[in-house]
Order: sequence, then structure tokens, then C-alpha cells
Amino acid sequence: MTLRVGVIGTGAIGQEHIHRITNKLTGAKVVAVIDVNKEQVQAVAEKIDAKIYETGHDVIKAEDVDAIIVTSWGPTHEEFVLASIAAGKPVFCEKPLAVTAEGCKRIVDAEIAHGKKLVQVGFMRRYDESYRLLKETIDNQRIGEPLIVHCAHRNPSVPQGLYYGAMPIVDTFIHEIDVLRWLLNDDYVSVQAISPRKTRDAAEDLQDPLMVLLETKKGIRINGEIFVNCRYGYDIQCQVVGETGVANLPEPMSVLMRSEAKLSTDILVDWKKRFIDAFDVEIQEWINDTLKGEVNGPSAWDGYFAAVTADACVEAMEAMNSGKIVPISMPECPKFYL
Ligand SMILES: NC(=O)c1ccc[n+]([C@@H]2O[C@H](COP(=O)([O-])OP(=O)(O)OC[C@H]3O[C@@H](n4cnc5c(N)ncnc54)[C@H](O)[C@@H]3O)[C@@H](O)[C@H]2O)c1
Ligand SMILES: O[C@H]1[C@H](O)[C@@H](O)[C@H](O)[C@@H](O)[C@H]1O
Repeated sequence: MTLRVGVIGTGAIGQEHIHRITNKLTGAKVVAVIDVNKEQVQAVAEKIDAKIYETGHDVIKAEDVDAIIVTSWGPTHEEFVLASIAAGKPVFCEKPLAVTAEGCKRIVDAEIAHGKKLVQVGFMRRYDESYRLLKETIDNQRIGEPLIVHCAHRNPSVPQGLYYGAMPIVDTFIHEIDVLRWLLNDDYVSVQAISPRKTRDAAEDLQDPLMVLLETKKGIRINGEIFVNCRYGYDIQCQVVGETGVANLPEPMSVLMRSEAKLSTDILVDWKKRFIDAFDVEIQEWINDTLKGEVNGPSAWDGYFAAVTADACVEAMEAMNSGKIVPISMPECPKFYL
């Protein structure tokens, strides 16, 4: 059986997912697309022979669409995920699940009321081989119990005018918020924020770089650096300090060169390349699970947890350098998501 997929939002990542479903993965076909950018959606639809719809809701309602992928702008996600649940259709939603914790909670409530899991959130780092190896190292106690995590999320640059305010947290650090909770099998209890000296490349309305200090239930301290105008590359670092050793996230594979009196390796500059394999595995597993009527990837509850944590990080960022420690509290995870 082929899963007939409708894609809402054919921008950067929408096109990436359409390309992988059409050319690399098996078991699914993109049959319907929609974007508010008419020229762009026309070009995408022509390449894959998909039908163009007027709105996201028309795609969700279409009889020949079995499952939905939401890759439109973040603020539109909640509406499309809720509509997919109301139509009883499986939905893969890129991060963020919704732009507020309340929005994520509405999705969680709607899914529970529906009675069957339908929602998966695009936290693709859980599918990345290097993070999986790091998790295996921790789970197998090869460094004893984890005590401290140092991590960095560095982008070479961000689009001027489109990236501002709380985005270092809600658009960028949200990946660490999800993956570290998964990596450490732990939940967060508090956060504070510190602003280092600002880079000359940061826009006026952006604190860049930014540091957040999270504490987990087990007492692990996480020191997170978010630096979105680092200029030199797309660099994701994670080091876990344990009782008996230190484990580092493996670097992406790259040729070690000796040339012009230098020993060097290239650094990637683009998230698409850094996580290309992870995205492939993530979407292939989503297709396979959806065909079986299952959801096994990051759930709406994970999306909600990330949003609650992100809200606390934003509150800490707004009070940065004051020493304010913002508590992070979540209700018990409902049985539905266990
Ligand atoms: N998992 C990841 O690493 C990752 C990477 C990139 C982007 N994302 C997420 O994916 C989403 C899209 O990001 P992007 O980089 O592709 O952005 P983008 O701006 O390139 O694409 C978004 C598209 O959504 C369209 N759109 C906006 N409102 C719409 C609506 N109401 N109906 C239909 N289409 C609409 C826009 O016209 C645009 O083409 C964001 O939420 C982003 O955070 C996740
Ligand atoms: O900071 C960016 C992240 O590094 C990417 O992985 C994407 O999530 C992108 O949307 C963010 O803007």
C-alpha cells in the first residue's frame, strides 16, 4: 500500500521532505500540496505531479489524502494539526508543534479526546546516528552517571528581519531542549540565562550569543550556548561529563586533509546537510509506522514538554543576568502517552 501524503507549506523544509519522499524513501507519494506562495507551490507541484489546493484545510479534507505533513510557518502549525486530528488523519508536524505551550496543550487534549495517537513532531535529532551513539554510551553506563552537559548550537547566520527576539530559544535551542531530555532520560526543573558580550553581527533585537543553564530532576546541569551568527559554519556540539568519563557527540564524517602546510577538515554550513540522514530515517519510519496505524516518534506530549521548557527559557532570557531562576513544572504524563 502507498501512503498518500498532503504537504502544507512548500518552503525550504517542505521541499526537502517532498524530495526525499519522492526520490529516496519508499511507501509514500505526495499527492497534494499547498502554500500561500502560489508561484512556489506551482513549481513544486509540477515536478511531482501533485494536486494544488486552495488552503491547508482543503488538503486535510481531501478524500485521496491519507496523512498530512505540516511544514508551513510555525504560527500556522496548531491550526493544521488540530484540523488533522478532527479529520482523524495522521499528521507529521515540523517543530514547533505550536508556538505557545497552551497551543500544544490544546493539541494534546484534542488527541486524547480523539482516543488514538495521530501526531508526530519533527524532532529529527533523535534519529541522528551520532546522537544515537552518544545515547547508547550513556545508557550503557560507559561514563557512569551523567553529571554535566556542555552543548552548543551554532548557525553561521540567520535571516535579517525574520529572526529576532525569542527565536534563539523557540526556533533554535528547542532542538536541544528535546534531544537532551531524550538523551539523559530526565526532565527539566529550572533554567536561568546569561548574556555574554554580543557579537557585532547580531541584529539590534537579538541577544547573540546567549547562554542558558538548565537543571534536571536528577541534578544534572546543562550549559547551553546558542550562537546564531557564528559565521564559521553550522556546528552542533554536545559533551556529557559523567562520573568516570566524558562522552562527546561524534563530528560529522569528513576527510582529514594535509595540504598547504595545514592539517584540516571541512565544517558543514547548512542544517540540511548536517541532519540529512536523520531526516531520511525520521520520515521513512513515520511512513512505515503510519501505514501500520502507529505513531512511535516524538509525540504531541514531547512537543508540549518542549514548549513549556521553551517558555521558561524565554522568561529566563527576559530576566537574563539578574540571577533569576525560572522553575519548569509539567503535569504528570498522561497514560495515553506512556
Ligand atoms: N527540524 C528541523 O531541523 C527544521 C529545519 C527547518 C525548518 N524547520 C521548521 O519547519 C517550518 C518551516 O520552516 P522553513 O525553513 O521551511 O521555512 P520557509 O519560510 O522556507 O517555508 C515555510 C513555508 O510556509 C508557507 N506558509 C506560511 N503560511 C502558510 C499557510 N497558512 N498555509 C500554507 N503555507 C503557508 C510559506 O509561504 C513558506 O513557503 C518551521 O516551523 C521551522 O521551524 C524545522
Ligand atoms: O537555528 C536553526 C536550526 O539550526 C535548524 O536545525 C532549523 O531548526 C532551523 O529552523 C533553525 O532556524
